[in-house]
Amino acid sequence: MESRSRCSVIIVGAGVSGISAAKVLAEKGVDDVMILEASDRIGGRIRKEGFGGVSVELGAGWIAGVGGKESNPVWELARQSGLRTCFSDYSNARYNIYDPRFVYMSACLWALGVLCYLLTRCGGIGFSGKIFPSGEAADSYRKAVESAIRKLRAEEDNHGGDVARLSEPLSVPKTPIELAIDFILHDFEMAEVEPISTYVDFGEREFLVADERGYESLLHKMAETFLLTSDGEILDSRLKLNKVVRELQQSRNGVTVTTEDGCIYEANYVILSASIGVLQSDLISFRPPLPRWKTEAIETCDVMVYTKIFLKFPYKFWACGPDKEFFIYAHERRGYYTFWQHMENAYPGSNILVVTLTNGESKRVEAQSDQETLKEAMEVLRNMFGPEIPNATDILVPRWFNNRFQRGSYSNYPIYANHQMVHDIKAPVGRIFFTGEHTSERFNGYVHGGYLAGIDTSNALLEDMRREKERKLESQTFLLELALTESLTLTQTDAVSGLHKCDIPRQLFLSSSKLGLPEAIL
Ligand SMILES: Cc1cc2nc3c(=O)[nH]c(=O)nc-3n(C[C@H](O)[C@H](O)[C@H](O)COP(=O)(O)OP(=O)(O)OC[C@H]3O[C@@H](n4cnc5c(N)ncnc54)[C@H](O)[C@@H]3O)c2cc1C
Repeated sequence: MESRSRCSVIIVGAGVSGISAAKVLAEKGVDDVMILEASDRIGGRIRKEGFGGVSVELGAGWIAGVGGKESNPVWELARQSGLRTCFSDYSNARYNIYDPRFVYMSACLWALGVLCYLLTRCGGIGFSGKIFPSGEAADSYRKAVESAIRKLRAEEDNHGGDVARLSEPLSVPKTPIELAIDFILHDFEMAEVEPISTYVDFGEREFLVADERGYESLLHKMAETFLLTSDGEILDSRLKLNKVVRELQQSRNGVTVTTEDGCIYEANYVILSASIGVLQSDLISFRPPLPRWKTEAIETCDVMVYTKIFLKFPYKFWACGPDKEFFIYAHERRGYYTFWQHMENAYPGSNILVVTLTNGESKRVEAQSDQETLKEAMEVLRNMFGPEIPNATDILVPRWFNNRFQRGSYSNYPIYANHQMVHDIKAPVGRIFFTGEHTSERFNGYVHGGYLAGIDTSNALLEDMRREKERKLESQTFLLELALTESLTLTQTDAVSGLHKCDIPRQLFLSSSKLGLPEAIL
């Protein structure tokens, strides 16, 4: 067990917001900072893993918001690091919608012989299943967008209340293609309230990180500027991994932090960067408890679960043209293995497919074995591409919802969220400052949101520290002046003999502490 030591600031969490917050403090000369991270690595929801011979991103994968009038700060970091990225063009996804009815046709093909199978196997010729005609897809898409816009407006007007009481009822998606488009619109394209600040400020382009060093290398690069490293490894004792913070107890003068392994740390301030999902859970307790305005704001924020499942194949059986990176499976169950991506643009020859699930489907899949998930995914792929496609040789299923240090993928403010709600989520409580992507009013949910939030929170804390210092100086000056006046009076009246001038401020302090003046003035 470590003995208690006091530092200026403890940062809880070493994701992008925690690291950017620490960097700002170090740049401003506050370097007696300690970072306590629950897991065994830095990065948080930015995390790469070796899979199928390449590096895949289990968490954030894209730098979203590029090409606009202002430059996205994360794009700038990526450029400085020479991070390899490739442009993602989602615009064609809606025209690559696979018809599930194709399964019957495939079965016939299968029965017809092995020719198709051999062609596919030998050359990866790009045998593909039946895609809905673009007219039909475009029509369904237009209808879905109109309906979505009406729904959003209605929700906004009703503050998230009952939209069922509208004069004109909203059309409910029924057919597989309508369900697929509804899913893409609501869980991807229109998951945020328009206008989306990221696109307005930084541009509408998105770049997929395709670098063996991983997205997380940007964080390592940042950490290297203020932490001791050797051969790219962080060796600085100010970063403590595997330290799960369980309690934050604050007094007027500081915060005591207790970790799961029984260690106790003390600091003047804490910056807490744990996700909104963690704040909604009971992982960290607060003494005294957080005020009601704070807990209510935290509870109001939704948590989105977003799961990218990676599948490795012995060879390609999907189409690989520039407009085919994303494709959609239309199933009668909404969100059921709907959104697919091949990784040939990022890593040519990797033979990897990614399918993205969200919310309910993510939670369902997280709760089952990877083998069951593999079986389901293969069935869907066979519905799209025919029964002859090979089995995946490997599968990777991240579990962001069941990870007690995340409890979801990112924050999603309800449509009726107002400035006050975000303000309350972000506002400090005493000596505990809050940061993380969920505290970013304009860019919540994104890496750049976390990065900018860390900078914002540290600047707010530095301002608080400056004010506290000023207050102390003022009260010291006040006490000194008081002491001098009293000393003058005492000398004049000769009331006390043998009392040195330099004793007076200390004596005054001893009695003043009872009056509630800060102890630290000594
Ligand atoms: C699957 C997925 C896909 C995404 N895709 C994108 C994308 O393409 N583009 C994009 O811009 N963004 C994306 N995001 C969002 C982006 O990853 C996050 O917004 C960002 O990384 C959040 O950073 P953060 O510092 O706020 O939080 P985190 O990264 O969660 O950092 C918080 C840290 O606190 C630690 N912690 C938690 N509890 C404790 C505790 N009790 N004690 C100590 N430490 C604790 C955690 O382990 C973690 O390391 C995605 C996220 C996910 C999960």
